[in-house]
This record gives sequence, structure tokens and C-alpha cells, in this order.
Amino acid sequence: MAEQIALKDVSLQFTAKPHAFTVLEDISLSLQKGEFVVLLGPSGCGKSTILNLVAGFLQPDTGRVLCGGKIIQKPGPARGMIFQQPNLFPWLSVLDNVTFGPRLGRHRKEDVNAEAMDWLARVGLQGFEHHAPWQLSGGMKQRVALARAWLPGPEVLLLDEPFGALDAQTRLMMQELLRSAWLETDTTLLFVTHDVEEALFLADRILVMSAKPGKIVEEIVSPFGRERDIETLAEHPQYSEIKHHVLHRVRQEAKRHLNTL
Ligand SMILES: Nc1ncnc2c1ncn2[C@@H]1O[C@H](COP(=O)(O)OP(=O)(O)OP(=O)(O)O)[C@@H](O)[C@H]1O
Repeated sequence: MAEQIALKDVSLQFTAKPHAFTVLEDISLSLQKGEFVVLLGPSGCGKSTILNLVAGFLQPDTGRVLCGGKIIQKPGPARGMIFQQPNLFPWLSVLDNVTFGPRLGRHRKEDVNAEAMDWLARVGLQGFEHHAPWQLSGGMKQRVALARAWLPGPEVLLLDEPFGALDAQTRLMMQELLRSAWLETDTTLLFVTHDVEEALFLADRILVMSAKPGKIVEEIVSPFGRERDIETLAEHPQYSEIKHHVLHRVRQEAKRHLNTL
């Protein structure tokens, strides 16, 4: 497998008042092409900051952030991002929301519409292409956001707690949908969550972070295989042990962080 994303000895300070602080210290990580990596850690440890560096919204103070071996200097279509809020344009239809980026990039509407319709069908929104965002549920809006992110064929998708605002059932459906789209497209995914069960279901690899300064303190390689099923995952002989270990580790870091506040 080829290396798709790499952070090499990355440190970053924010100069927020009343004083500057180090948000990330000496972070090194690497994602292979087609890998699904989940970042877990206490609130404020710098998970979104890592996504923002990979997206090209931020530059590190020291170290390098690379995509396909090249230094990331600015945002680009090779790296898509999905946030907790779907951020759809309320005045555009579902289809026009999904095709907005490629049309800005001067692709002809007719050329992108067929592919967009295909993505809408994959995320279960066939027949909703002419609906307005206000006519959709929260889960449906987030499915539009998934289709929109996947349409330009990004090499990397960065997902910042994308299902955090959804109810438990919708969340499970979205997790399954994300995994099947990922398996079909072989995109490289970097996903941020607070939810240990979500991380266990989704990830090839989980990276646990500490806070103040943000560091990666543990890596857990999933033993569950790629063809996993949400209904039977908990029956895997190692599931309880790994879940317990990850929960304990995340709680340990969260408590340590609280004590430093
Ligand atoms: N642009 C900024 N300027 C100053 N401080 C910032 C900026 N962005 C984030 N921070 C601070 O940096 C720290 C890390 O923020 P970040 O959003 O990366 O954490 P996180 O782990 O994603 O948190 P959460 O899980 O709560 O979303 C926080 O203390 C946050 O307040």
C-alpha cells in the first residue's frame, strides 16, 4: 500500500488571548491509501486541528503535512471534508447542492448531474433530487453532504464528527452507508469521533490522543476485518476486551486533561 497522508513531526501553537498555547506537539502519523483511520480523544485535544491541517486550512509551525508525498499548501478537491452540520445551501435543490462544487469548477451541469444522481441513489435519496433541504430530515441532509463530498472523487475524505448530531438509529445507518461507500471507492478516510463504539465499528486503525499538548498516545489496529456487520460485531471474541481497553484509555486521557484545566 502507498502512503496517502503523512504528518511528520508536526507542532502548532495558537496565539489566542490571554496566552499562546501549543495545541499539537510532535505529531507524526501516516495513512495508507484506502485506509480508514479514526481519531479519538478528549474534547479540545486537537482532533479537528489535525483535520484542518490535512484539509490545508492551516499550516503547521514546524514539521510537514503531506498528501501523496507532496506538501499540502492549500485546500484542494483531492481532500474533501464533512462536518457535523451538513451546511447545505437552503435555496438550492438537493441535486444542485450536490453538484455545486463541480459546477463552480466549470464542469457542465449535464455532465455532473448523471453522476450526482448515481451518488444520490447510493445514499438512498433517489426521488429526492428536486427537494429543498428544509424538506429533509437531519439524516437525509447528512446523506446529501456525503454524496456532495464523494461526487468529485476525492482521494481523501476528512470527517469531523459527521454523525454526532443524529439519533442512534440514523447514526447506525449512516455508519453502514459510509463503510459501504468507502469499500466501493477505496477512498482514504480520517474520521473524528468521541464515540468508542462508532470508532470500533468503522476503523481499520484507531489513534487515541491526549490533550494540552495534543499528542498521539496509542494506536489500536482493528482485528475485526473489513467485512464487518454492526449486528454481530459485539460477538467477536476480542470485541469486549478491545472496547474496554479503548474506553479506559480515552477516559484516562479525559481525566488527565480535566486535571490540567
Ligand atoms: N483558530 C483557533 N485559534 C485559537 N485556538 C483554537 C483555534 N482552533 C482551535 N483552537 C483551540 O485549540 C484546541 C483544540 O481544538 P480542536 O477543535 O482541534 O479540538 P478537538 O479535539 O477537535 O475538540 P472537540 O472534540 O471538542 O471538537 C482547543 O482548545 C480550541 O479551543
